[in-house]
Amino acid sequence: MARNLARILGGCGSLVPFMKTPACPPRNSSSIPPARTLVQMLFSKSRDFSLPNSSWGEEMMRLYEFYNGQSDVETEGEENQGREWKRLPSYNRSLKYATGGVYLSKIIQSKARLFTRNIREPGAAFEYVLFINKEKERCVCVFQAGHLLEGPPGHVHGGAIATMIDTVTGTHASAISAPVMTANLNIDYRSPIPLGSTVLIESTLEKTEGRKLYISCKVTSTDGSKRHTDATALFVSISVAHLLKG
Ligand SMILES: CCCCCCCCCCCCCC(=O)SCCNC(=O)CCNC(=O)[C@H](O)C(C)(C)COP(=O)(O)OP(=O)(O)OC[C@H]1O[C@@H](n2cnc3c(N)ncnc32)[C@H](O)[C@@H]1OP(=O)(O)O
Repeated sequence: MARNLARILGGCGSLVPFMKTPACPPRNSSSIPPARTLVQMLFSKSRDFSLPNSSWGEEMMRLYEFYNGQSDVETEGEENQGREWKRLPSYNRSLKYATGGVYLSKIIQSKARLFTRNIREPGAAFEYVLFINKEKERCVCVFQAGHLLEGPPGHVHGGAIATMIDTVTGTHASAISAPVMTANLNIDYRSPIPLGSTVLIESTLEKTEGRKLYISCKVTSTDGSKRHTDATALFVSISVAHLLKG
């Protein structure tokens, strides 16, 4: 059975989730993953990192429950409940299914992990969950910054903040028009974020112009009283071929 699956799937390029399917790559045996890998791909259940874990503090849980309570829960065969928000699941691999990559080595392909989801210890780095407004004009992220993200003593590294802003605005842009790439990111750091704290990252679609999506973003304390960071980002909608050409 595994050999049959390999034959069927090996014949048809990339299965990258959320991307438009590219043209089938030329058929050659080296592009067909071993049968065992295919079986693992099909039957292993991926962990959804946006669900609560034991490291989530009180504030992280409170806000998760607040937005989750206003979100549609996707259940097979059931209609949407018409709520305003939707929680976006988050996995640590997108290359898992990318059998069509022309420049990716097998090692890179099997070991690649999403930057923000690659630290095993719960709570050590990026703990976050994103909710998108159904009309897609807004995204909100509840982010708890772990101890490995230190920059200035006791506070979050600016690069980690930039990473989260890119992730939130990038996920927002992808939900509107996948796949996209960040073309420009401008950040004003206004007040430091204490390590271990939970903050809100809000992303708003300002306008679209052809392939370009202009998004603004702010990072605030959870009660909104403190502005930590402001940003603007430009995303450009691309073809899958753009990613594959390297
Ligand atoms: C639900 C979804 C789940 C998703 C989960 C995801 C989770 C993770 C999310 C994490 C997310 C992480 C995301 C990441 O980390 S993405 C990684 C970081 N970004 C990159 O590496 C991008 C590198 N750059 C490029 O590949 C190309 O330059 C791109 C693709 C951007 C455009 O090259 P392309 O050949 O395609 O297009 P074009 O050159 O004809 O330009 C097109 C238009 O854009 C305008 N333009 C271009 N650049 C700029 C600029 N700098 N400022 C102002 N404007 C700019 C340009 O003038 C033109 O305008 P117009 O003449 O048409 O008016």
